[in-house]
Amino acid sequence: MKVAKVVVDVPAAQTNKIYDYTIPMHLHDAIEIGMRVIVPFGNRKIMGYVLELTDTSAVERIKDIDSAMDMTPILTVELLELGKWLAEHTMSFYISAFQAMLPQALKANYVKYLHRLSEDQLDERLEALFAGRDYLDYKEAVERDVPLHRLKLAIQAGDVEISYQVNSKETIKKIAMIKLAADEEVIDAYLVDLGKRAKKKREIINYFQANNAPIPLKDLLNQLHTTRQTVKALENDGLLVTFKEEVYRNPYQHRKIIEATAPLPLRPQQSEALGAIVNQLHQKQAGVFLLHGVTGSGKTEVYLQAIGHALELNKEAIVLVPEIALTPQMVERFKGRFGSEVAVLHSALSKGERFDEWRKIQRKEVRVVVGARSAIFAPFDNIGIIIIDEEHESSYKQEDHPRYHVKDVAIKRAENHQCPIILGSATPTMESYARAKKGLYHLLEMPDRMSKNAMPTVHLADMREELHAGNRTMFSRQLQEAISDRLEQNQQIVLFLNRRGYSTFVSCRDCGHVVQCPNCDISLTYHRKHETLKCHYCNYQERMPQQCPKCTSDTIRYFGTGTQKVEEALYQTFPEARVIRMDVDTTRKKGAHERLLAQFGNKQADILLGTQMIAKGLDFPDVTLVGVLAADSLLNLPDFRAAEKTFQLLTQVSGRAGRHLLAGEVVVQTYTPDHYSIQYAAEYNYHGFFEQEMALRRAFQYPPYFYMTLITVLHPNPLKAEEVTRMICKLLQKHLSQDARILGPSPSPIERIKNRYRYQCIIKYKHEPKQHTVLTKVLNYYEDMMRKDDLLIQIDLQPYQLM
Ligand SMILES: Nc1ncnc2c1ncn2[C@@H]1O[C@H](COP(=O)(O)OP(=O)(O)OP(=O)(O)O)[C@@H](O)[C@H]1O
Ligand SMILES: [Zn+2]
Ligand SMILES: [Zn+2]
Repeated sequence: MKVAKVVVDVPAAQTNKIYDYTIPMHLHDAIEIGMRVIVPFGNRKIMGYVLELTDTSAVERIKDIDSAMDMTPILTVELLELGKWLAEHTMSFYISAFQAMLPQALKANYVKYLHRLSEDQLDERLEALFAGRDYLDYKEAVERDVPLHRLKLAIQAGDVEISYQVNSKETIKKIAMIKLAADEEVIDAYLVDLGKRAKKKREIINYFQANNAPIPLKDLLNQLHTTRQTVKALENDGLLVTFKEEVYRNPYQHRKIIEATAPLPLRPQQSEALGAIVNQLHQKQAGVFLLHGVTGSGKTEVYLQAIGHALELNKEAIVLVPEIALTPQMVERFKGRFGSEVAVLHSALSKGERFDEWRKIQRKEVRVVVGARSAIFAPFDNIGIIIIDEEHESSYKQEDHPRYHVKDVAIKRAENHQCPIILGSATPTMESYARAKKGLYHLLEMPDRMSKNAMPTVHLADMREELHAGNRTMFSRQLQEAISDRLEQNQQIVLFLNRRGYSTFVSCRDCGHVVQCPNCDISLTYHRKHETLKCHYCNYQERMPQQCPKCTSDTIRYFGTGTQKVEEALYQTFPEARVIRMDVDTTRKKGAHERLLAQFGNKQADILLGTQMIAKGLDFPDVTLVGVLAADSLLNLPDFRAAEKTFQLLTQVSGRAGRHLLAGEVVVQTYTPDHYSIQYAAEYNYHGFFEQEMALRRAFQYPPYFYMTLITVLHPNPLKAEEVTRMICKLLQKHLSQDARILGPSPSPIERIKNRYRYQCIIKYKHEPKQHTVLTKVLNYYEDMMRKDDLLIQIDLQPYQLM
């Protein structure tokens, strides 16, 4: 007996196990580990992944595999193991982990249909519906008003059954090709027969006589200015034949030709860094490098040359870049160096394009992949190096099932392949830098910029003073002057506004004071309904003050403006300026992001105004001014990482100015210019910031000193959500160690999403080996309620978004 161990496509707690299926004789040779198969499950047929093959099974009534969906495995043995580890590590379902590792196009698509089993006369209306067919799409039946009671009777009588068919969404793009189908003699005879008529036919045949190779049909029609009909006639006469050939969609084909680049002679700081990495590469050992290099210090060149060495050793490379930094500029740098060895995985590609890029990796046609988070699962089997650029970016954490951090997966894969990882950043996370200082990572420092220009000067514009001086606009006088100046000199400006819309805190316009939680060192969240301020970590609350508790001014209120408002204000203040606005609204369409950037790059605009999406990776020579409109909106997010995120962002946006010949300048508008994150960012003092932030993390027991787990409970009824959360807190209190701190229940900062109320509980701990088991028990306890009562419990073992 041949048995396959299969994980089935039903993401639920009770089906999160490995099922046995027998492999029927005719599939013995067809089924391999890592393939997708179709298996019977209950009364349906569903997709599953084959994890293992064995000869025995302990299961009594074992069913047969229905069919294979793949010809070759789509997951390697390493990736299957990784998927299992990922599911366990993040407390997700096996199936979700496997799905996360594959392109969307490989997800199964289920079609429900009616299957006629009997030849006997059916009910009249059913007979009309089937209209002589044996299978009927269920959707069609519903659209055509199938009489449900009669259908039910037919099913009970065994005349009809409901079935499911599994389709794969993958679409391989094929184009029509055409080639000669006859030999020379036949052709010559044909030409004689044609005589002087049919000039076009003759031309086509002459073409093939001169170039005896298949050509895309479309190209032939274009080149010879002929029609499909003429070609068809030749086909009918047996001279030509068309066939389909598989092609890759090439998302980059319309772009200008990418110039090939050669490795640059390195500066000393670069060769030192590269030397250490290459050394490790040759030793074939896993190991993490933290490359801390200021913006514009030449990190990318180090990556490129490290990859070059890996390729020389005949190995493969994975480069991860945050989604928003994966600009055409960035892609060109890799394609310029490694040409067709590069595949790009990016969510802005269409499903089909992504699938094609993935297939190039799977078929070993490329050895370098550049991509966003999920590219870490690239199906390579001989990885030589993994690079995570901008390692501090929070988009490396997946916020959905499975809630993994790409760094953990990268480290796991590096162990599997015994290869080095480079984490690169101008502003490494506290976690990474602390590990590097402890010697767990190798620290590589690149403190100098490539260009002769020093880092741009940062001016802090104190918005409280602006108000006192009677300036009620969004732009400080300093920023206004700087903008006018650049407009006059025909230089470019980048204006940055933090994420649109959502703001939760209240602040005093007069003195900049923001009300903080006395226990948690985070800003309190405003709750309109009860006019209160709450801490969503520990549930501390107080009344919304009428006056500023610090200076008694009554200008204490909500914070926040949108990009659209700023755009309007810009046109009023600088009517001559040409502005490009980049935010979620203007970049919704495919390719819009890129188009807007290209317009700005071609100097079709003076000002680029946008949200975080413009903070990364941009490199425009004429940008000499960067303005940060409201540094405070990030600083006061209800998140213990708010200061770190502010520091990172200010450093990144400042890095956008003066990267080339022209010197740069930065204006940061803020109500709290004395805040340490803003002060240190203005001085480009990473180490100073690190020390102070670490001291606070230690004092308030946050990562990296403590671990954190976030449990979010969602339910349509807020009382129910709160009650379940309270119960969970109690259970945790009881079963975790004395040292674990359980915070909550408290309402989440975003109190309601899609009509479900959200409550949360936070666990802070140092060492809690039982946590996984306890949390699994909690989930099991609520399993029934989750299935039947619309309850959702989300567990994030390493939360990055505490919203
Ligand atoms: N060895 C070198 N010699 C000459 N120019 C170099 C060298 N290394 C890098 N450069 C150039 O310096 C500029 C900045 O380098 P790069 O973009 O690699 O820096 P980075 O640290 O990745 O920057 P950021 O973090 O801001 O994206 C680029 O234009 C790059 O081509
Ligand atoms: Zn005040
Ligand atoms: Zn608190």
